[in-house]
Amino acid sequence: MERNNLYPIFLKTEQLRILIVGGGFVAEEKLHFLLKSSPAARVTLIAPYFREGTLEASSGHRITLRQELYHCDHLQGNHLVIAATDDPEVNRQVFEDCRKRRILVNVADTPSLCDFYMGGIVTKGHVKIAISTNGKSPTTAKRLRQLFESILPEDISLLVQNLNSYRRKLKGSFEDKVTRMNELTKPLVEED
Ligand SMILES: C[C@@]1(CC(=O)O)C2=NC(=C\c3[nH]c(c(CCC(=O)O)c3CC(=O)O)Cc3[nH]c(c(CC(=O)O)c3CCC(=O)O)/C=C3\N/C(=C\2)[C@@H](CCC(=O)O)[C@]3(C)CC(=O)O)/[C@H]1CCC(=O)O
Ligand SMILES: NC(=O)c1ccc[n+]([C@@H]2O[C@H](COP(=O)([O-])OP(=O)(O)OC[C@H]3O[C@@H](n4cnc5c(N)ncnc54)[C@H](O)[C@@H]3O)[C@@H](O)[C@H]2O)c1
Repeated sequence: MERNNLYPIFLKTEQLRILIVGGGFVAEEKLHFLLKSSPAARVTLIAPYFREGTLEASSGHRITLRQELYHCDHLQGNHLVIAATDDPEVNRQVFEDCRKRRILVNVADTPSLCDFYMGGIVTKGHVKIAISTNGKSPTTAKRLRQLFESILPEDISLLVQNLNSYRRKLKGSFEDKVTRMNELTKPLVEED
């Protein structure tokens, strides 16, 4: 059976710069999910006009809106780029310009022009789960996100915080601490 070989990483979006090219429905949706997971993300949007919803979603966040047509100079200083215009030529140009500069690029909804995919994301305090279907079924990613949002208890983050405090109080060598932490948490995964 085929398997998903993508490697997920958790980006510190507040210390990176992300560019979204486009200001339509898809750009707004990508921005919405980005900010839902990472409210302090530093994002610039480039488009000749922006939707009312994009203006609202941007307020109170670290978002820069530039009312311009895309030019490769816009890539300067950005680490990640998402292209979401309705012009396939522009999207391909963004992809090629990023490739030349070794900037990671995602052309929304176009798996063949993506270095990375956006995932379904569940956040409960310190706990975050990212879901990918290998680009095969975004609808499944959405449904799994909704499922985990509903079944994971809100206080799952307390477990993380308590274990973090307990770990800091432990004395002994690194190995002793690892052994103690593993003993303590073993019942969480033991079947009865
Ligand atoms: C997870 C999520 C995150 C986000 O967007 O941030 C996300 N798509 C979401 C929703 C969604 N997008 C679309 C539908 C309608 C589905 C349909 O039509 O079948 C729905 C569902 C809905 O809206 O109900 C349209 C669509 N999307 C892609 C294609 C092309 C294709 O599938 O080939 C088409 C068809 C376009 C067309 O037909 O023209 C491709 C991609 N979408 C991805 C991510 C990447 C793969 C992730 C993975 O590995 O699973 C990937 C590869 C690239 C990328 O964009 O990063 C977000 C859910 C967020 C949430 O709810 O939590
Ligand atoms: N909306 C959806 O649900 C959906 C689903 C699947 C695929 N798509 C595809 O995704 C693409 C984008 O869809 P959308 O609904 O966001 O379109 P849209 O028309 O709402 O938005 C397109 C945006 O791209 C901007 N744009 C165009 N040329 C530009 C340039 N040179 N520089 C900067 N910005 C530029 C426009 O100003 C506009 O803000 C389309 O190709 C569409 O077919 C959309």
